[in-house]
Amino acid sequence: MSSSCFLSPSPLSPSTTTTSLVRFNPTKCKALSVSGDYSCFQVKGLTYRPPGTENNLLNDVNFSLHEKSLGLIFGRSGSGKTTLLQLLAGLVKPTSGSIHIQKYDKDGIPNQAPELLPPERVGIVFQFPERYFLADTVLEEVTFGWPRQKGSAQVKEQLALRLQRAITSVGMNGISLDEDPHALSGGYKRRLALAIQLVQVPDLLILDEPLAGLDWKARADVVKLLKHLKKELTLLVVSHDLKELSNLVDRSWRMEMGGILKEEPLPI
Ligand SMILES: Nc1ncnc2c1ncn2[C@@H]1O[C@H](COP(=O)(O)OP(=O)(O)OP(=O)(O)O)[C@@H](O)[C@H]1O
Repeated sequence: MSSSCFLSPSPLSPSTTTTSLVRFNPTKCKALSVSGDYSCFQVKGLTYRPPGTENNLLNDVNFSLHEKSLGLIFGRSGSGKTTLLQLLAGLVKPTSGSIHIQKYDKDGIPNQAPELLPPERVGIVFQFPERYFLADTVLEEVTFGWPRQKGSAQVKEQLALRLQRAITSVGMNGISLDEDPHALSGGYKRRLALAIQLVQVPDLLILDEPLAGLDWKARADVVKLLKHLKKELTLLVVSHDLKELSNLVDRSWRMEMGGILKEEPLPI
């Protein structure tokens, strides 16, 4: 991947010069290594004002995130972090702005027009995801919403394969699929919540406070798991646990009160 990612001309403003992009393009996509084509998630001009209200909760949010990297958003309570995640996951419609995937060649030049990121390509694990577990078994929890009677054998086979992969990638092979999800340890409940999202094979996985409410061992387990998942997936995390996640973080942003996002090193 190219280190000149942020030097590439913006697909939205082809006449802009390279130099001005380096200075002014807030969605510049920093390359991570040098091995070939790559893609970046690009958030441009995202603003959100809840219908019937006077104030924006998010104000012109711009950032980009390289595939297979981890971005971390931190900031004070009530600044708008969760609201941003909800917009990125397609749960709330932005007042303005867009979320695209931009592909680049190895020299950091966009090699096709940016594509809108469909919400179904985004997975989201909410804060305390175990509170939303409904099923009596791990299998039912992971396969909730899958086609039952309908669907070809081929579709079912594909889903089974994805289930197997998801369970393996979160290190749950040792747990019976008949286990009651509510009886799992705190760390395994978080693994299950991740597996539920991974079955959908998202391009972008969003995590809201993934370490909240866990004991030290489970926290260390989840950090290790995120390190492993980063090899396959792009992760965007909101967290107050900056020290524990710092070794995984490729880019970080502070959300300021009023929904203003600024790139900033972790204050640790
Ligand atoms: N639909 C809504 N209408 C009006 N205000 C809202 C709405 N949703 C959220 N808010 C307000 O927007 C602000 C940002 O909330 P948000 O949950 O995004 O903050 P946060 O940074 O994630 O906080 P925390 O760290 O406590 O989770 C809060 O003041 C919240 O009360």
